[in-house]
Amino acid sequence: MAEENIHKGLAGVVVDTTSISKVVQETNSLTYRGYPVQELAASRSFEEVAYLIWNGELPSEEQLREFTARERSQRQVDPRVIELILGLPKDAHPMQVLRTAVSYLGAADPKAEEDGTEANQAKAERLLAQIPTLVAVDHRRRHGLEPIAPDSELGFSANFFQMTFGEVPEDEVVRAFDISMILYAEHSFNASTFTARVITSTLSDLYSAVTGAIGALKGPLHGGANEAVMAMLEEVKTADRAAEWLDEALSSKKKIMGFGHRVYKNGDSRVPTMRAAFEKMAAVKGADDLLALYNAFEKDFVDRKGIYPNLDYPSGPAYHLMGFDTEAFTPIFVMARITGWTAHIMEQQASNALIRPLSAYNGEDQRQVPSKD
Ligand SMILES: CC(=O)SCCNC(=O)CCNC(=O)[C@H](O)C(C)(C)COP(=O)(O)OP(=O)(O)OC[C@H]1O[C@@H](n2cnc3c(N)ncnc32)[C@H](O)[C@@H]1OP(=O)(O)O
Ligand SMILES: O=C([O-])CC(=O)C(=O)O
Repeated sequence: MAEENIHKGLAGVVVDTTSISKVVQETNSLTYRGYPVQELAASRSFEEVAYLIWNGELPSEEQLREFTARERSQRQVDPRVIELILGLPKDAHPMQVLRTAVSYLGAADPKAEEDGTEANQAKAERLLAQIPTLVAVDHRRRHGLEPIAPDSELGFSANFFQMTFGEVPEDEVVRAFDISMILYAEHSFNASTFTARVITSTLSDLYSAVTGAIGALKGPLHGGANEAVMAMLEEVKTADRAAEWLDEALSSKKKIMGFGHRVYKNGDSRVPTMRAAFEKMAAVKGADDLLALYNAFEKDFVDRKGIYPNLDYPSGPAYHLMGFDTEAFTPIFVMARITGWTAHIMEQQASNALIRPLSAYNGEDQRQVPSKD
């Protein structure tokens, strides 16, 4: 096979159709089922957007009432999975904990192997309801605290704060978090979603596909970047050190976390909305220094390289100001992306073809196994 026919990293390759979301590089836009994501973030809740992603239409009032009632009633997790989390090494990364816990939920679900849209929709809704509980249990365990039971009186985002910190913060904080959930919910054939589709294409089950997707999201070139952004900003420390830090990082060919994207080359469609949410957090928390560092670092890097921030750049420091541990940022991403992943799993199942690309061999020519005597 000629070198020019090899698409390393599948860059530029269109592998299938999807009706879930559209990422348009040229116009720097993202739509979920046809609706611009920034319009959804401005006026809708994450629950409404989850419903839209799965069902193709926004819910009526009654559909939303039924949907949120189902979500609220399923937040409690099997006590055995809490035992499992409490027994894991204390320094296990929260993404490892979550990957293990979701895999366990699959092993414990007697209907794990049932497929078809109805069965998978029920599993997807349960994961949407239960993943926040798992993330909150792990947060509290790392802090030596007892789990807090979910509160069915609270919405998705407020309940997550309650289970994590034992209190619900100001409305602006809950709303900024909800907006981040909307922006993180879905993004076409990104690496973790594609992983889920590959696993589904072998006719494996939904839990296996989600477990694999969590593994793919964990890497710093994908979802793990929101954690890496915060670690980087903490290393740079102050706005006046940004230039010097970048000189050093770029001369040693470091990738700058939270910048660049495989599809968007002129900026990520979600960044203006998330940046506004981060600015709001900085105002609520009085974090002018972090905002100054954020702005100085971005300006300097964009001026030098013409590479723009992706969603992980504003979401990392926003989650930090909301009080979350850095290592919990990517599990929080999972809480949102479970909607997109499972929508893609169902779409793949409905029109399946085994995903199995070719490779060009560049190893030894065929040769004879030497005789032993
Ligand atoms: C939610 C998400 O998953 S968004 C992505 C989150 N990931 C990150 O923020 C990690 C940092 N970013 C990156 O590593 C990359 O931009 C990726 C992996 C996201 C996209 O990479 P690709 O589409 O493969 O772009 P590619 O690596 O070809 O980049 C083109 C050029 O820009 C450079 N570049 C791209 N991103 C960066 C970056 N963040 N820092 C420094 N240089 C960069 C590359 O080194 C390359 O330079 P070269 O042509 O001199 O070799
Ligand atoms: O689309 C991608 O490659 C990565 C991304 O931004 C996402 O998954 O949200």
